[in-house]
Formats: sequence, structure tokens, C-alpha cells
Amino acid sequence: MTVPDVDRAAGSRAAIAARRARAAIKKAVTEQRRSATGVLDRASSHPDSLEAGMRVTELLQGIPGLGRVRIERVIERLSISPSKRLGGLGTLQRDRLREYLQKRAPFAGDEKASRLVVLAGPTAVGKGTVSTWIRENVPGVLLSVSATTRAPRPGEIDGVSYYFVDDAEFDRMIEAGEFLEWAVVHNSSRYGTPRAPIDEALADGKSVLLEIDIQGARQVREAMPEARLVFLLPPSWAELVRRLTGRGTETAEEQERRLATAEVELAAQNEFDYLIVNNDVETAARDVVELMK
Ligand SMILES: Nc1ncnc2c1ncn2[C@@H]1O[C@H](COP(=O)(O)OP(=O)(O)OP(=O)(O)O)[C@@H](O)[C@H]1O
Ligand SMILES: Nc1nc2c(ncn2[C@@H]2O[C@H](COP(=O)(O)O)[C@@H](O)[C@H]2O)c(=O)[nH]1
Repeated sequence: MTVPDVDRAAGSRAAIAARRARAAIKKAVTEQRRSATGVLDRASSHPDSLEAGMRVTELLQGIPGLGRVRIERVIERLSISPSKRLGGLGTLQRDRLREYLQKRAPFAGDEKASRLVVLAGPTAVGKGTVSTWIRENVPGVLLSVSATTRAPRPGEIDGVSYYFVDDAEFDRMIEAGEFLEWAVVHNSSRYGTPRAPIDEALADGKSVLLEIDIQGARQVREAMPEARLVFLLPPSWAELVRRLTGRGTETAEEQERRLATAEVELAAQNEFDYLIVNNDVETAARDVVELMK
């Protein structure tokens, strides 16, 4: 099995367009106190304005958490052509778009909106390594510490790597509603993201990074649609296997189980807003950090 190449050039063009759109919304908000919905309303009421000339896709690129794949899905659902400009929308299209913006991105353009980034990807692709780089090099980012029922590996520290809990405690946390999301991963142990530290960090204006599996990523997208979902890809399948076996922390049987999950996870990569190839840890980590800005 090979992992499809990612069109990095196209990715960077999209990133530039997204930055330009965010800057336009930010300008509209800071100078004229206008949100993304406000930009849409001005486009409707002022056909000669700059806003009227903006494409719907450009406006959506300015919304935190919306990458190329999700934008395509959104405009298809709203029955809007990708080339449509805000000023050229029909009444129904405008109403549908406004309703979408109000529901999905009420804080878009708000300077204080914090970034919640979810980092997922197959086993041993390097999620932990990339997250550790960010923790050690980027201040002001909360790296969520998950609870898990799996046993600690040598060197893992309770409360830092994970909160290592037994089944009874994990059940209690579920019952008490303490998790933002939780899942059984690799058909073996349970893992969950404690909700309280995330709410606190976001309220304090910090960025938050979750390193979780794709079942968890889907739950976060439902609960917090503004989250940015990133899928970390290996340079190739062979390299992924090499990293897993080279890490040497799982038995051969557990490695088989994890690689089976990895095939399923790789097939779901298009559900994510951003794809980042982990060729080099620092480069991948910097790409993730860029999404928190
Ligand atoms: N860019 C890279 N180049 C080479 N080796 C890497 C790279 N990134 C990570 N690794 C190595 O790959 C192995 C797996 O990395 P890591 O444990 O961070 O993966 P993970 O995605 O968190 O895995 P899991 O989901 O199984 O917990 C480690 O030995 C790590 O040092
Ligand atoms: N849904 C969740 N998945 C999580 C969480 N914390 C970690 N994970 C994922 O589990 C696997 C295995 O991790 P490992 O440490 O045993 O190698 C990996 O994909 C993690 O991303 C969580 O809170 N929720």
C-alpha cells in the first residue's frame, strides 16, 4: 500500500488564499466592527463594495477550521457554485450562507477567538513527536493530556504523557460528563480528552492541541465545529511500518493490530481540513503551529 502524494504546492496556494481572506475579515472586523456575517451583509447591501467582489470560497477560507475539503462540502450543501461572488448570490443562497455562518462560525473574525487544533493520523506517523516539539518550542499552547486505560510504557509519566486510569475510573469520568470525546482505539484500550482544561485554556485565549485518533476527531468536529482538523501523513507506507517497528514499544501482535487500524485511518484522510506530511518533525510541527495563528 502506498500513501497518495499530497499536492503541497496547491496546499500552499490555498494557505495564502486563506490568509488573505482572514486578513480581509480581520480588517473588516477591526476597522468597521464587522463579522464574517457582517461582510456578507455589506456585500449584499453595497454591490460596488470590495466585499461584493469576494468569492464565497474566499470568505469561507477566512473561517477558522474550514480547509479546502470542508469548504467544497459546504458550498455543495448550500448549492453555491465555487466561482460565485458574494455580490452575485441569490436571496436563497445568501440566506442559506448567512444561516451557516451564524451557526458554524459565530466568532469568525473575532480577534479573541482561540484555536483548537486536532492532530490525528495513523499509528507511529509521529503525532506524539510533533506535539512534543510544539510543547518544547512554542509557549502558550495547551497540549491536552488524555486519560487512558492502557498501561504506561517505560518512561511515560502519569499526568504528563497520559492520566493512566483503570476501567472503573474511566467509567466514572464518562458518567460525570468529564470527556469532550472518548473512544476505544485499536480495538484495545479506551482514551478520552478531559474537557475542563480545554474550556479553561480557550477562555484564557490560549491555543489548544489535541493529539487523538480519528473517532475522537469526528466527535470534536461535532462538538466544536470551529476546531481545525489536521491529518498527519507518513512519507510512505514503508516508512510508517519502519517507524512503528523502530519505536519498538508494541508486541508484533499489537503492531499488526495498529497497522490494520492505520489502513482504515488513511482511507479517512479526506474528512480532515488539512493534510500535513511528516517528513521532517520541525517542518511538520511548524505547519501545525501556523494553523493556530
Ligand atoms: N519525521 C520523522 N522522521 C523520522 N522518524 C520520526 C519522525 N517523526 C516521528 N518519528 C519516529 O517515529 C516513531 C513514532 O513516532 P510517535 O511515537 O511520535 O508516533 P505517534 O503518531 O504518536 O504514534 P501512536 O499513535 O502509535 O502513539 C518514533 O520512534 C519517532 O521518533
Ligand atoms: N480518541 C482519542 N484518541 C486518543 C486520545 N489520546 C490518544 N489517542 C490516540 O490513541 C492512539 C494510541 O495512542 P498510544 O499512546 O497508545 O500509542 C493514538 O492514535 C492517539 O492519537 C484521546 O484522548 N482520545
